[in-house]
Amino acid sequence: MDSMTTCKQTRILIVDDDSGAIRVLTQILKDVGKVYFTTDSTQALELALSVTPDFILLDIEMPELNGIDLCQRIKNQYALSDVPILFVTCHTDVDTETRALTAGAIDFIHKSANPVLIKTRVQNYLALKHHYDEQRKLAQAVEQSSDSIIITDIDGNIEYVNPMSEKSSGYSRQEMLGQNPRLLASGKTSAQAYQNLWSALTSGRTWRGEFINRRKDGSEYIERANVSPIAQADGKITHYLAIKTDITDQTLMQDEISRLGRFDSLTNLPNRRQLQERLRQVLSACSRHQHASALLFIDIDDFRRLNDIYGHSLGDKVLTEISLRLRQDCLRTEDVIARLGGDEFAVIIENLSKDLWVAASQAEEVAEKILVTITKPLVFDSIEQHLTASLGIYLFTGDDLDVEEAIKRADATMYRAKAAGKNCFKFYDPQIQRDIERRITLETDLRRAVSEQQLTIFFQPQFDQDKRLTGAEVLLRWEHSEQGMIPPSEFIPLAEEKGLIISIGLWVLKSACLQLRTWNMKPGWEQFQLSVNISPCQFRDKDFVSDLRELIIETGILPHHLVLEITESTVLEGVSSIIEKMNALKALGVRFSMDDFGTGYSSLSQLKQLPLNELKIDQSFVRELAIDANDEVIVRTIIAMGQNLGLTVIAEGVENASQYDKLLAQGCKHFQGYWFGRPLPAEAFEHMYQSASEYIHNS
Ligand SMILES: Nc1nc2c(ncn2[C@@H]2O[C@@H]3COP(=O)(O)O[C@H]4[C@@H](O)[C@H](n5cnc6c(=O)[nH]c(N)nc65)O[C@@H]4COP(=O)(O)O[C@H]3[C@H]2O)c(=O)[nH]1
Repeated sequence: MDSMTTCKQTRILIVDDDSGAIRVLTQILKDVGKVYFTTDSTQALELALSVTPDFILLDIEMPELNGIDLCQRIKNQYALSDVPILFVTCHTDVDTETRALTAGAIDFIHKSANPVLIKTRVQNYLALKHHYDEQRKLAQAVEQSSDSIIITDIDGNIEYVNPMSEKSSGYSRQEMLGQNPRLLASGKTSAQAYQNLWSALTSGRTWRGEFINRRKDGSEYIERANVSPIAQADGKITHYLAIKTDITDQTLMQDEISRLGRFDSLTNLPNRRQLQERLRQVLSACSRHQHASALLFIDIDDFRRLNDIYGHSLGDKVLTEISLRLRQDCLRTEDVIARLGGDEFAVIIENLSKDLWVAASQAEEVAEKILVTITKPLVFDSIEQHLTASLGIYLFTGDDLDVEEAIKRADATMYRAKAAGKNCFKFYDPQIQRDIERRITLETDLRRAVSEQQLTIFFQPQFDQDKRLTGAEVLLRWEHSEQGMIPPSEFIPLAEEKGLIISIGLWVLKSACLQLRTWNMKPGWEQFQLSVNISPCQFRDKDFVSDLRELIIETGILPHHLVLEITESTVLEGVSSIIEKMNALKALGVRFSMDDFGTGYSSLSQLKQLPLNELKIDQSFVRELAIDANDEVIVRTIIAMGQNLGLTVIAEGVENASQYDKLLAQGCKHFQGYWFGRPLPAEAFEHMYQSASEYIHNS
């Protein structure tokens, strides 16, 4: 017998009206457990309830309450219903025995039975009860577990689910029994996880991992699971056991904690830590691709004063609104904006140009937008706020730079902007800063130059192969009051960038037309023509055709004496709409020249579609003509191509006789360049070529 049966806690109750019988039984069972007894069957139930015995021996024939009735009463008590009852009786008839068993007794034994037999039987029943108690405890633990427990057979059919499984999945026990656990699959648990699960189970090991499951109502939940094979004594696997804990809340909490660690709680923008992470990535991407990127530090001017006067809650509203405006009005979705704390924001602008000067003007554009956005009035609690900001811009290409250093530089630059009077931006690089400042001044000056008529046009003569003057190219000049002559290569890109080129270009056209009319009225100058440069954005302007039509009517020029010089970049985007526009202009009578030809990427097929009259060989090919054999081939090809297409070919930048001779030898018939004449103001031009009027081409 096992130790349990001899354990002191085992309590045995004997009920018999015969005290002699009690004595005998007590003697037999004293080693099995502590024996309690009574001869009064009417007291027995009460005694049993207080003792809660592990085993009861009952006599059948007793006065007042017989053993069978007592047995029923005991069985009716919840606390005693599992206690095994053995009848010890003199009865041997089947009827009494049947009634005894029906009343709930486990067995009966004759009073005269051998003591060893009685003792052994009691011990066996106690062992059985112990086993049953253990099983029940286990079953209760599984049923009441706060983990979901699922048992499947070897084919994966569910044989058991505990109440927690029903609760967390939303499926009832009936709905799950017989099903495969994939009933709960959401499709989001990785295939790798399932592979690992089955490889562990088939080799008899436990798998630990996570499932992303789907409840009956469709919602998803995450379970941390231990899935183990259940093996028989011989090692044969008969079942699988899954014990799972719902960790959805825990995961969400972890996500939230990690989100809080990376985002600013007020504005929901990335915080300093995330900015550092992103900056690290951007720096290494910059080193790889050699693109420039910019880090902008933005600090709201005098924000502390606003906080002190109106309180932090208004301050918070202002910061939230500013973060929204920056995101929506100033930045592309791929730009990173972070709040570093207080009134400090930072922006990373990626993938700027490889050319640092172009990158600087791209960053400048964003900085300007930011300044404008922040100065727009904010109204909170009926109070209108007018804010400004100071910006520090650090441009980088990723070479030899760490995150902290980049941050330090942008930060220090922002303080320079503050020191310079706030509401402005500064670049870290002093050379870029100087260039930007010059461009900013230049822009202001250019606007003034337009209104104060500081702009003027010069004319550079064009000749044919017989050195007869055929016309001139109109070239814009800006005589700055302090800086003297500013070259068009400097101010025309600025005018294009700032949208000033439309009005400037129109002014050039008008001045050119007026001059053309004057000259065409002079004897000998009737066929003289003027070429005017047209910027791509000027050409694309929706009013360009109508403006030119009005000019032609207003000035009364002969439109075929006006040549519009466009570049290959004008026709780069949307060829069909460009052709349409060129045809509309052609209908007015004007002619077209393709300027700087050979430097762009126009294909022959594209060229053939354009209603051109002239090709202008770029001066870079002419310059090297005597030195570079390649350029000679290019020039020859352009001339042949132009002639095949029925176009006039003019070479620009002819600086000496040898270039002229070579061009002439290759069939070029029109020329422009310093060797023939430099650009001159109208009066000087007229004076210079008055005497040469007989050379004016009259074809
Ligand atoms: N080295 C050398 N240079 C010569 C020679 N002959 C002429 N040039 C210069 O070459 C440029 C020719 O003009 P472009 O290619 O249309 O190039 C022009 C044109 O793209 C632009 N531009 C000038 N005026 C206007 C204008 O009214 N509107 C527009 N949109 N662009 C203009 O500015 C560019 C530069 O103009 P400029 O400085 O006047 O420079 C002019 C002219 O002075 C030569 O023999 N040697």
